[in-house]
Amino acid sequence: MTGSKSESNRLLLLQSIFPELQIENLSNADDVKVMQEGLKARSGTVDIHHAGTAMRFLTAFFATREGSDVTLTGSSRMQERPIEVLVEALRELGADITYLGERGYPPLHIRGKSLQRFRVSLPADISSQYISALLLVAPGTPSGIELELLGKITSVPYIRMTLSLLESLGISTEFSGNRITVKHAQRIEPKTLRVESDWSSASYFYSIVALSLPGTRLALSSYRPDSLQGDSILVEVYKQFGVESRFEGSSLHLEKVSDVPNVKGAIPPKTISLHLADAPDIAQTVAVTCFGLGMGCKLTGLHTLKIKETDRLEALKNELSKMGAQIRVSENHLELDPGGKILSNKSIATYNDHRMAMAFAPLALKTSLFIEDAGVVSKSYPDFWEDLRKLNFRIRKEAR
Ligand SMILES: O=C(O)C1=C[C@@H](OP(=O)(O)O)[C@@H](O)[C@H](O)C1
Ligand SMILES: C=C(OP(=O)(O)O)C(=O)O
Repeated sequence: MTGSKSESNRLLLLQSIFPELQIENLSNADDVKVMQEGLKARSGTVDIHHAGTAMRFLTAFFATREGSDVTLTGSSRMQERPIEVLVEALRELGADITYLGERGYPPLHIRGKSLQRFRVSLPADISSQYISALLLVAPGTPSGIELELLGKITSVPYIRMTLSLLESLGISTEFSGNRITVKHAQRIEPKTLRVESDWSSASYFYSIVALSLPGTRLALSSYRPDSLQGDSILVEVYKQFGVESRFEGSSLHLEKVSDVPNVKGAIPPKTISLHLADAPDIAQTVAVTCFGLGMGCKLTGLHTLKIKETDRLEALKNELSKMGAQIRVSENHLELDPGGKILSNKSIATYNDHRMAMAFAPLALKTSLFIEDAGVVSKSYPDFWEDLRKLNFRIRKEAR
């Protein structure tokens, strides 16, 4: 499995500030490649395509790098993904950033400066990436950064991951209540950090095992029980679908140990409820697993899904309905009725969203389906289809 894109993009930025850092098992995702390229630029236009973390992290990076003069842009979808909270916070700290298009959205023109202020308040309920971006550049600023987070903090494990990585480089941080402080650091001790494999990518294999017969087993490489990634909550979530997880060395073993209530069985299909504000990237996987098992679900805490690669709530509603599901969505939640019949030979649109393609793929265990624009997976997991072939999925390329 490829390395975590979240850990990779954080460590790449930190390596640009502290060249003493060495990184192992970097992800081969497109989002990580654009980050690597972006970090080399000091002038001209940097295009980060669909990569949200690269957009947010590089905004803070260029803003704090004296001498850089960069236009930072992305795909047309990226130009619809809000960035005002981060830009405003950086401006308050003294940064020079202007909008080249619509206010609050990329593209941005950034002139790097040494930030003279160190304390700022910002809303924390839209995207944690704004917060991580500020925390990552903080050790390289003259006085560090102190944040006051306003509102309900979303995607918290991603903030904790950022702080843990800073701490593991010996940088002093504190997160207490709604305040986070990261101290300035002149240099770090030479250090090699190994990126754990990506847990969001593991979710598709959890789904495959959940949709398979009892006794089905699968092993995934380079995972650890003490993960920094919030999506490792999969271990608990998939117990409800009869999947047991076991760590052996650095391998993660998944096994389908029991069958869950099934539409054909005597037990009525059940509905599960989950709050996913801390693990938004597994919402699509979980919804599709439930549908494949004939289970219902009520997923809450999904307010960030509307501003990701696509409006994921609408995308899920459209494509699961196409497959036969009864599903309703609001601004922040999704409700799938149990017992939906799974229709065959449907063509699933993926909306430039890697997770739409990967979340629907496991349904091939239940029916045949066509996935449009299958190459989208490269955003986070370029080898996805190859890895499914290794599991004996029959995958055919078709021109339509
Ligand atoms: O910091 C990160 O690496 C990420 C944070 C999350 O975004 P939000 O904080 O916008 O929910 C997540 O969805 C994204 O895939 C990666
Ligand atoms: C939301 C995602 O990515 P980003 O925000 O970094 O584009 C994702 O990978 O699911």
